[in-house]
Amino acid sequence: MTAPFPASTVLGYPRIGPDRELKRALEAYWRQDIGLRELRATGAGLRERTWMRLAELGLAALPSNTFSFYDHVLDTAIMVDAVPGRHRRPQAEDTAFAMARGDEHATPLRMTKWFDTNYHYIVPEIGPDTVFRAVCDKPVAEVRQARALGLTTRPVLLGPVTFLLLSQPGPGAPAGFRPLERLRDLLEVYERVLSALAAEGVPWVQLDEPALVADRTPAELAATGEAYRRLGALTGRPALLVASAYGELGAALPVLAGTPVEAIGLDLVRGAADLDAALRTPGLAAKTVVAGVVGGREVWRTDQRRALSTLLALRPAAARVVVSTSCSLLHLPYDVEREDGLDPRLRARLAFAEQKVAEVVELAGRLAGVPAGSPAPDRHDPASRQAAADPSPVPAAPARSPYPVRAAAQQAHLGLPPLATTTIGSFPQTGELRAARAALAAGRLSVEDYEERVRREIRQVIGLQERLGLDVLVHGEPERNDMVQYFAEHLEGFAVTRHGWVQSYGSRCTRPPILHGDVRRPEPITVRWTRYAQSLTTRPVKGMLTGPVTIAAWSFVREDLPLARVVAQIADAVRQEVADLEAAGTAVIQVDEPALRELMPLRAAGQAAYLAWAVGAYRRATGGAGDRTQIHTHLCYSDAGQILQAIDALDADVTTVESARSHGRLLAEPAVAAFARGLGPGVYDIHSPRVPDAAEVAGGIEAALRALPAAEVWVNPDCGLKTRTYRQVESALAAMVEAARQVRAAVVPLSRAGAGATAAGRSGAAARPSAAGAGAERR
Ligand SMILES: CN1c2c(nc(N)[nH]c2=O)NC[C@@H]1CNc1ccc(C(=O)N[C@@H](CCC(=O)N[C@@H](CCC(=O)N[C@@H](CCC(=O)O)C(=O)O)C(=O)O)C(=O)O)cc1
Ligand SMILES: N[C@@H](CCS)C(=O)O
Ligand SMILES: [Zn+2]
Repeated sequence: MTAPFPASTVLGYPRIGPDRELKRALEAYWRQDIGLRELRATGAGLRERTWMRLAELGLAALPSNTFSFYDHVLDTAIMVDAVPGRHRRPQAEDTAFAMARGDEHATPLRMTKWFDTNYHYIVPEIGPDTVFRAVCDKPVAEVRQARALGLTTRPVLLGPVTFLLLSQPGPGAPAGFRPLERLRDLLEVYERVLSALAAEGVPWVQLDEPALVADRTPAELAATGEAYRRLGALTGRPALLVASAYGELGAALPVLAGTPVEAIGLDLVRGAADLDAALRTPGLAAKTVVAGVVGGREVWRTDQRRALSTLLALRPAAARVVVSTSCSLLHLPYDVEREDGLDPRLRARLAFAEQKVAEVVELAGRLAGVPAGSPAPDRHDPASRQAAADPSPVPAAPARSPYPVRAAAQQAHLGLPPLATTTIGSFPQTGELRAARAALAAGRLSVEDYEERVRREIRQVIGLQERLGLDVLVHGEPERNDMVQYFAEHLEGFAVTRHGWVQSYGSRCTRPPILHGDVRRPEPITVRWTRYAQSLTTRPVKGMLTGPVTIAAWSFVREDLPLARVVAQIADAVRQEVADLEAAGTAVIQVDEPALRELMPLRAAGQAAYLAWAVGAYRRATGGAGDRTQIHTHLCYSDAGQILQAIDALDADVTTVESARSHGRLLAEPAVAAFARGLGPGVYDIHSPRVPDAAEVAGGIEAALRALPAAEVWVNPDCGLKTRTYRQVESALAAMVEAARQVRAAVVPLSRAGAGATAAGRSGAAARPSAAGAGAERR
C-alpha cells in the first residue's frame, strides 16, 4: 500500500550554501587547493544542514538528490551514463566538471538557460547509439546519508521526458534525429533507478517534468503518457510524484492523470489556470495533488488567504491535497532575516527560501484545520505577470534613420576594418578588485582610494587592448559587482541584498536586486568611467549598459504593475544614460539584452505580445541615439537563432551573440543570411577555462564568413571576460586578434568588392602583427 504523501513539502532547495560554501569549495578544488575528499565533505555538510533545517521548520516531506556539485541535468546525464567518451574520468565529480567546463583534453558541453530563469543547465548529448546504463550512486547515497540522520527523504529525479527534450542530438546523429526517440531505452534505466530506490526503502520519488509546461506536440504528449504508464506498471516501485514547474501543464494534465502515477505537482502561481483544468480532470480524483501555491521563485510573501482558497477549491478534485511550492526554491536566496540593511517595511513583505518553507508549513496547518466538505471560499485569480494588456502602451520612440544610412554614417565616423575585433565588456574581476569593493563596503577603504583603484584597472585594461590590437575597446567594467546589481544600486526603485545569493550556473552566483518601486535615474551612472577610459586612447571605447529587459529579468520584480510597464520605466532610465554617454562623445554604445529570450513566455500564445513590448522597450532605451552613434547589443546562452527576427527588430547596429559552444547552430539558421546588420557570433567560449588557439578561432570566423558578408562580421568572444583570469584572457584575445588578422588577409580582399562599408583609415593599425605575449602577465 502506498504511504500517504505527507501534508507539506517543497520541490527543491538552494544548494550553493547560505554563505556560498559550495562555490568556495568548488573553486578551491578546481585550483587544486583542496582535494576531492574535502569537496565531498562540503557537499555532505550542506545536504545535512538543509535537511535538518527543513525538518526543524516543520516541513513534513523532505526532498533529496536536489543537491548538485554543478547542475542537476548534468547529474541526470551521469545517472543514465550518457557521458561522451572525451569526458570520462575516474571520479564522477571530475566527469561532471569535464562535461560542464571542459579542460585541456576536451571541449565542454553546451550550456543554456533553464526555462525562463537565470539558472543555466548543461545540455546532454544523446545520439541513436548512446548506450544508457543506470548509475544510481548519487540518489542512493543521498537517501542513505539522510537515513543515517534519522530522516526519510523523497529523491528528486529529472523526469525522462524532460531530460530528453532538453538534450541535443550528439555529434554524428543523422539529420532529423530527436533525442526523444530514445525514450523507450531510457525508461529501462529509470526502471532500474526506481527499483534501486525501492530497495533502499524509499516510499516516494519525485520526477520533475517542467518541459510539459511548454507547448508539446501530440506525439510528445503521447510519449509522456506511455512513459508514465510504463513506469507506473513497474512492480515493487516507490510511489511517484510527477511535478511540473514554471507554468501550467494544460494538455499534459489529463495525460498524466490517465497514468498510474500516484501524485501530480502543479504550479498554481504561474500556472494558475491548472486549477480549473484540475477541476475538469476526473482522473485526479484518485490521486494526490501537490499544490504549488507558494511561489518558489518570487520573493514576495504569500497571500495566505488566496493560497488557502486555492487549496480548498482544489480539494474536491483530488484524493489528497499537499501544500508545496510552485517550483524548486533553487531560484531564491536562503534567508531574508539576515538582510538587516533592508528597509524593515520592505523586508516585512519579503520571503526567501526559509520563509517560503515556513509559509508552506503554515498553510498545511490551516488546510488541515478546515474540515473536509467545507464550502470553498471565493476564488482570487492571480493576475498574469506578463499581463499582455498593458493599460498604457509604450509611446513610440522617434525612429533613427534606416540601418544602411546609419551604417554609412558610422563607418565614416569610426573607420573600422572589416572583421572588426571587440570584446563584450567585462575584463577579469580579480580577487583584488572584489576585495577592494568589499573593503569599501566595510568602510576600510575610502571612496577616493577605491575609485583610484578602478581607474588603475581601466588604465591597464585599455593598455592591454591597445597592445593586443583590438579595434573597439571597452573600459572593462571594473567598477561593477554585477551587470544588473550595479545599475540597481544606482537607480531609485530597487533594493539590493547583502547575502541574497542565487546560483546562476556551477559556482557562479548573483544577488538579484528587488525592484519594489517606480524606477528613476537620479544621475548619470556610467558616463565618468567611459569618459575616463576614452581619455586614455584614440581608439573608440564602447559605453556599456545593461538593457531594460535584462535588468528586470535578473531582478525580483514588483507584481502590482504589468511587467511591460516596469520594463518601460527602466528603459527610460537607460535612455537617459544613452543620451548622456552620447553627449560625452561616446561613439559606440552597447546595450546588453542577454535575457531577451529568457523572459519569453514558454507557450507560443504569449510570445508575440511579449516580443512586441520587449523590443519596444529596447527601442525606447536606444532609439534616441543619433545616426552616427553605433548601438551594439549582446545576447548570450539564449538560442539567439530562434528569435533572430526580434533581434533584428531591436534595430541595433551590431549584435554579438553566443555561438561558440553551440557548434555553429546559430550560423546554420536560415534567418542569419537575411540578417543585414553587424553580427558577432562569439568565436570562443568564455565560460570554459580552455584557451583557444588562433587556428581554432580562425575556423569560427571562416564559419561566420560562409553565412555572412565580411563587412557585417564582427570578431569577439561569446560573452564578457569577468569570470576568466588575465592569463587566459591575454592568450585568448591574442589568438582572436591574430585569427582576425589572418582571415582578413586571406579572405577579405576577395570579398571587398561587394563589401560596401569597409575600412580605410584604420585597417593598417588593426592589421599590425598582434602583440601575442605582449603585456607581461599581471596576476
Ligand atoms: C552574464 N551572466 C549574468 C547573469 N546574471 C547576472 N545577474 N549577471 C551576469 O553577469 N546571467 C547570465 C550570465 C551568466 N551568469 C553569471 C552569473 C554570475 C557571474 C559571476 O561572476 N558572479 C560572481 C559574483 C559577482 C558579484 O556579485 N561580485 C561582487 C561580490 C564578490 C564577492 O564574492 N565578494 C566577497 C568578498 C571579496 C573578497 O574579499 O575577496 C564576498 O562577498 O565574500 C563584487 O564583485 O563586488 C561570482 O563569483 O559568482 C557570472 C556569470
Ligand atoms: N557586458 C557584459 C555582458 C555579459 S552578458 C559583460 O561583458 O560581462
Ligand atoms: Zn553575455
